[in-house]
Amino acid sequence: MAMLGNSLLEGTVLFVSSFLLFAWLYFWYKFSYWQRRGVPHSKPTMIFGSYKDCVLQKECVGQFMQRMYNEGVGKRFFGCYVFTRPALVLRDPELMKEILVKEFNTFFNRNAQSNHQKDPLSQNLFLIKGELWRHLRLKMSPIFTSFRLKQMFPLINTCGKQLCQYVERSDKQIEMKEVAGKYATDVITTCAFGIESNSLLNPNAEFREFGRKIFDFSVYRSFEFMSAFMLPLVAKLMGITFFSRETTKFMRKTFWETIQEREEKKIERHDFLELLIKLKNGKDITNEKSMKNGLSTETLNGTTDVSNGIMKDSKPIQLEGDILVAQAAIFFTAGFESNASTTSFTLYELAMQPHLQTRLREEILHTLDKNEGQFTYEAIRDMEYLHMVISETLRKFPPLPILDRVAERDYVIPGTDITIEKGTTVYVPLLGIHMDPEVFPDPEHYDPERFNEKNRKARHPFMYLPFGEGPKYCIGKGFGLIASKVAVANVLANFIVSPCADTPSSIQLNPKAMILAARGGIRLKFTKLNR
Ligand code: HEM
Repeated sequence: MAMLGNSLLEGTVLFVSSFLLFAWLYFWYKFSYWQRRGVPHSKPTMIFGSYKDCVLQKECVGQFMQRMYNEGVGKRFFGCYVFTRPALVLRDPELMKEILVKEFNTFFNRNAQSNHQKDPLSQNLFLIKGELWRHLRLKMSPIFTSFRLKQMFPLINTCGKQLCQYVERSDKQIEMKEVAGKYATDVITTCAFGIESNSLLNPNAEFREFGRKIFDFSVYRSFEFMSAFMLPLVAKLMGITFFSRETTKFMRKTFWETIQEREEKKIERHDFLELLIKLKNGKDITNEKSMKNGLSTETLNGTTDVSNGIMKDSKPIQLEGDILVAQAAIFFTAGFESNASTTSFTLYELAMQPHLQTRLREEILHTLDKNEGQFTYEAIRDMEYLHMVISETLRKFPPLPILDRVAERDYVIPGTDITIEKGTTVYVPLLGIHMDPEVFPDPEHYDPERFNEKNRKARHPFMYLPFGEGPKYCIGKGFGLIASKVAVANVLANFIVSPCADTPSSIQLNPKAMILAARGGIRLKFTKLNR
């Protein structure tokens, strides 16, 4: 009996130690990937690699990449591990240009991918890959020209005015992210779905509820987003969805009912939906008048060229069914959270530095005086200081704080003999670059002067990329800029914004949020301006 016990014990000890040895060897091999290739890298911890603080939700994905960027100081690129998965973080702007623009045919896709069987609305421009992306991007680009934005401007400005009415009616101390979220929801639903969601007027507005659900950063939802962006295989195996069944049902119903009503009543409205209807009916919107004004939307650094040869060999596709709804859904998703984040962070920073607010208000009121008391598309677009302010917000708080691209084939980094292997993810750590004191001295300090012409020209354009770069850059850039500017201009033309007792003295980022968000929200005080 004693002998049997001893051999069982010995067997167990042998099994456990072999398992531990095997596990150790496995991790040792996996975590020596960058070392074997002579790439400077972050020292990994067991199991988690470089990713532990992000998994434990001590930092958000943007801060994780910022940490990697900072660790790699002085290097052109830096290796890290997302669990055992090796990834490369870029630091050199010329290499970013190479990968995002010149080598686009090698770095063609993002990590996150659509899963159309489980999540039909994931067949959208952000998530689809390869040829389908090419076709869709070409089809969708005309929707976002400056001509179209100008046509949509009255719809956006109406929401700006409703935002002021909302502030006036409320108790003067407002949770700004929530209110900016309502404004952004109204702007995007009126333009993308062609309906007035009335989030500002109705506390139970359905679209606002669905928006909250998509970006509800509970521990689990945060895990889903992190997996989609950092661990695509895990996301695929777990069947993670961006849009729940309930959201999909709601979006489909809203979209098709609105289209039916429009077609039956022959309603014409200058919005994204009208263009989606034209695409559905097989019309070529690239030949319309707007296209004579150029394909590209406004750019901050003038480096984006959407007419790049990559777009030219696209074959025609029929836009129908869920593919159409999916595009409206991504406009909604990508549009409202980024806009709410930009608007609320801007008003926060202006409340904390009243002299900046005064300067911006002078420009806004002067513009209104010149335009008979009304904002126009051109008036908003041409306000120089407003543009500098929003640009500075997007530096300090880029809503999407990382860009990612996956190598579709082996690629040798120019000037080295190091190969980025097929399937490796390459990250551009926007938050890290934007907060680099070598590029933006005293980076925590909010200073719109960083974006005056002289300072802007003195920087490498790839050291500021809030909208991404290359053929996959943000298609809604012009729209996003105008929507945030309209909100800020309307609010400052009517109110003085200041901190209240609950306003944080500095912003702490929410570690669970994929789109940058303040932990605990942003409460601000609004006082009616006497003019
Ligand atoms: C302040 C506002 C916004 C910011 C900062 C922002 C930022 C970004 C960034 C960083 C990307 C990734 C680009 C890349 O990988 O190179 C992106 C992609 C995208 N954005 Fe935006 N965005 C904003 C507003 C909008 C709006 C209003 C819409 C739609 C109405 C939109 C739709 C999209 C889409 C569809 C993509 C994927 C494009 C593609 O892969 O072809 N975004 N955005």
